[in-house]
Amino acid sequence: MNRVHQQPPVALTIAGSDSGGGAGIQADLHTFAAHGVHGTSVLTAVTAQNTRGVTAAEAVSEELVRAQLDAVLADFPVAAAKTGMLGGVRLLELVAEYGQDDRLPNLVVDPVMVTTTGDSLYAGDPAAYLGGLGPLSTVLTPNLIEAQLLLGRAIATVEDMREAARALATYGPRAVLVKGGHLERGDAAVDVLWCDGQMLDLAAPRVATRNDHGTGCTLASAIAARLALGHPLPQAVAGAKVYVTEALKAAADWHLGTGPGPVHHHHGRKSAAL
Ligand SMILES: Nc1ncnc2c1ncn2[C@@H]1O[C@H](COP(=O)(O)OP(=O)(O)OP(=O)(O)O)[C@@H](O)[C@H]1O
Ligand SMILES: Cc1ncc(COP(=O)(O)O)c(N)n1
Repeated sequence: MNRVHQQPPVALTIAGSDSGGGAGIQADLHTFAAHGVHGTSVLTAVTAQNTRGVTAAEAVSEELVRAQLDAVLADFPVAAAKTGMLGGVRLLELVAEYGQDDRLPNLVVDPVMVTTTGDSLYAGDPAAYLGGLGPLSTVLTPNLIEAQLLLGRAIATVEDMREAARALATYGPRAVLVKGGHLERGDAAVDVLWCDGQMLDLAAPRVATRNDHGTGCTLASAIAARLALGHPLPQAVAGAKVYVTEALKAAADWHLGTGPGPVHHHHGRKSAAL
């Protein structure tokens, strides 16, 4: 047996738990593992959730979030980090405190506010995201609804998405990816990336599936994993989009739960049980 394995880079997810395993910290750790990246995690909230929705949620205390961050950052060479559900302004500000002085390098900020099933995962002023984490973000990844909440204006077309990305970039992130998964139009799933002063449209074939739970978490984690692996930012985002499209395709026929189910994070790999 070949016992020589290269040491993996380390990524960190700061997110909530999804008991259904399709989104949140579970999706993030799957995605890191699928990329050959060692995943560390800081749990911000526990949700009781399945493919039909969220039935309960409780925030982890600030003290415990702080202790998790201290434990991970004191001992692991974190090469990239990702935030998901932060629940409210207090944890957002706490994470921003740790983001100072480049302690959370290559920071991907997914401003999780509402789930696909319509449940709210953020209580607070959306603008706090831009003030608190905007300038610390390597890339900010709002979906259509989140971009609308952040900017307080309607976004209905790809051109609106481009304008939104430009407007969000004025708050300080190096790049903004406005995701168009919820723009139910045409055969393509189009996201727009504003990065280093350039606009890029990232289009993928729209997969005919109801299993799209956790695609936003998966995309943001795949970007963080690729940044940890040393990919340049635009390539990390474009590669992550291809990974999500393949994960959607591979799970299109799954029936895990009666609502929108998870995607296949390990589509590229054989089972370890083989
Ligand atoms: N049916 C689909 N086919 C192909 N790509 C898709 C599909 N649905 C979503 N995507 C892609 O998945 C990624 C996540 O997009 P989306 O806009 O759904 O984010 P999100 O709302 O944060 O995700 P989530 O559903 O986890 O909340 C984007 O790259 C988007 O284009
Ligand atoms: C803990 C947690 N974090 C994030 C999401 C967003 O994912 P989705 O919108 O696909 O439900 C979620 N449902 N649960």
